[in-house]
Amino acid sequence: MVLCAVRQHLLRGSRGAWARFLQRQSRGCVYSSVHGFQQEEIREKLQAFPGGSIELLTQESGLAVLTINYPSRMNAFSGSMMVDLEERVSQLEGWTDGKGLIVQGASGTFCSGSDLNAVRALSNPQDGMKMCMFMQNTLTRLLRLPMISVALVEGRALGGGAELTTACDFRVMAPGSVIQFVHKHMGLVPGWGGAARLVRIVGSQNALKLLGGAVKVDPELALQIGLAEEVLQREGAGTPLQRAENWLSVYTKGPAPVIQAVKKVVLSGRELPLSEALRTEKDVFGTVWGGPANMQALASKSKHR
Ligand SMILES: CCCC(=O)SCCNC(=O)CCNC(=O)[C@H](O)C(C)(C)COP(=O)(O)OP(=O)(O)OC[C@H]1O[C@@H](n2cnc3c(N)ncnc32)[C@H](O)[C@@H]1OP(=O)(O)O
Repeated sequence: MVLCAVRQHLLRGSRGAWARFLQRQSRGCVYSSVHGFQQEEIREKLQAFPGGSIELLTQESGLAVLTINYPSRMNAFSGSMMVDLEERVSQLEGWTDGKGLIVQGASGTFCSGSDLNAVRALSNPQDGMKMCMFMQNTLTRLLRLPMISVALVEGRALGGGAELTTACDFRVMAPGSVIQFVHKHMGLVPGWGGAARLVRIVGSQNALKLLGGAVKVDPELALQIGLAEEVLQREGAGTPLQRAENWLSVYTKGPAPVIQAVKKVVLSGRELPLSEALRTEKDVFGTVWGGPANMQALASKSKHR
């Protein structure tokens, strides 16, 4: 809550339209102390389950790569990795040059969900709720970053790993990869916001099938239902990461303020009632109208043939 309040204060001062949008959206967080959520308390609890890491690499090009890194457990999320992820998202929120983000798993597989050892230790209802609220806040902030994000799915994205893919704007899949909401087999439903986001991506009928059947979604099915945007070719130049970067670069080419504005207007359209989305669009428009990129384009009398 304290962190959210600080973020709200900073945003209010520095980034007009975006700050107002996030304020309307509960400062980017879904839960605060009003909901009985005490961020510091759950952070401490999660830190008691260490292992693995979340690595963030930012490049001068405006592209960042976030890597889920715990190969010995198929990149499952330990407690400390949940805390790490929250910290990396905070870093990205403060990255003014950011345009694109790729979320990937280390060593050729995406993420096998939450670390079952931590899950067993946190299996009482109170701790489960706190972990759920913590991850929902973090993944909501990840999706709301003012940059275009893509999950690069290699190997398996299971349970919470499947949920993580839905916290990106797009998903691109490597041949042979699988996204599977295995929650039903675990006697669960998604709790990191994955169900709500999945419905918005593939519609309620498809979401019901994927969750109710714990369906193994291969690249072909993912393309068909709109869960994935692209399947990387089996043979092609470069690593899967380089190919995902190439795919993303089509959408992130251009000055950072313009790309960030594109994401902001789409996000407000996706999340807000129409009148509010229109007002936010007007505010964001005001940040690029007459700006350097706009003036340069006008001066060059560009044609769009
Ligand atoms: C709200 C969140 C809900 C959730 O995310 S619940 C968690 C859902 N995820 C799961 O249930 C995944 C369980 N794991 C599996 O099904 C399989 O391990 C998996 C990922 C298909 C890989 O199978 P294999 O290729 O045969 O490899 P393997 O089973 O020998 O695994 C290698 C090592 O990784 C470990 N591992 C995999 N997923 C894990 C997890 N989620 N938590 C903790 N440890 C996990 C696995 O125990 C094994 O470790 P070890 O070598 O036996 O020490």
